[in-house]
Amino acid sequence: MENLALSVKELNKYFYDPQTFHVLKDISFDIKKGEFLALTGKSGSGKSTLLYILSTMDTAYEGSLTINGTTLTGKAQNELAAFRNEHIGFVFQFHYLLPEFSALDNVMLPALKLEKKTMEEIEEKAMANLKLLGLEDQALKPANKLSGGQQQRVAIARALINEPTIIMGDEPTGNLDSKNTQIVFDIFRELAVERGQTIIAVTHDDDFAANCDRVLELMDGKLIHQ
Ligand SMILES: Nc1ncnc2c1ncn2[C@@H]1O[C@H](COP(=O)(O)OP(=O)(O)OP(=O)(O)O)[C@@H](O)[C@H]1O
Repeated sequence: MENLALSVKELNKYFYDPQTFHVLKDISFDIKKGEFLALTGKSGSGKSTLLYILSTMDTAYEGSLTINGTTLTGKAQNELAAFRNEHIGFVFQFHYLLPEFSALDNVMLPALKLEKKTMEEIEEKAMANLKLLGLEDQALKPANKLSGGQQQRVAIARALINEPTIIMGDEPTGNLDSKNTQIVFDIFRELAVERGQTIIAVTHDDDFAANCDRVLELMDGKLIHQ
């Protein structure tokens, strides 16, 4: 149990509009700490729906979700929000950076919200993250003046600012070319291997998935391969 990052047991989810639709069916799996995992499956198989539940944002499901030994099923929204801030970093296909703000400000923002460190500490950590992602010379540029690949790396630096134990990505390389995809993949690999961070990435990219530690594949809402 000690080394489990995430555990899902008998997860079922239904959508009720326009009619009842059993979208996730009896899904159970464990993810070890430091594992780099791909979540794959055809369009409509339920990947984003599952990731949304794993991220604790969607609480309308049956079954149980445990992250880092804390059972999250049934917890109140404010408790879940606090848990997310502390434990989970998110990287999306479209990075939702604040376009007029500098790369540095964008990276600092989630830590400022957490109010756990001083401004100086946060800035230092944000700069260290930008450096890790090869962006130290871009720190003061507004986000909308960076290339797509640079923006995605800023989004990763931001996702890491509160030192999450789990990083969840919904097609984190979905709008990147192969060179930037490789860069992002290598960063995730390094985070998993060197920092023991757990990575769960929804991907349509077969090469990306093939190089992960493990692939979870969904088909019509069922886990067919793990
Ligand atoms: N709010 C909703 N209400 C009803 N049905 C929904 C809702 N959200 C998603 N669905 C349906 O649930 C199924 C799974 O959707 P989901 O977005 O999880 O698929 P996905 O595997 O992430 O697909 P893609 O690869 O295209 O992003 C789809 O058939 C979708 O139409």
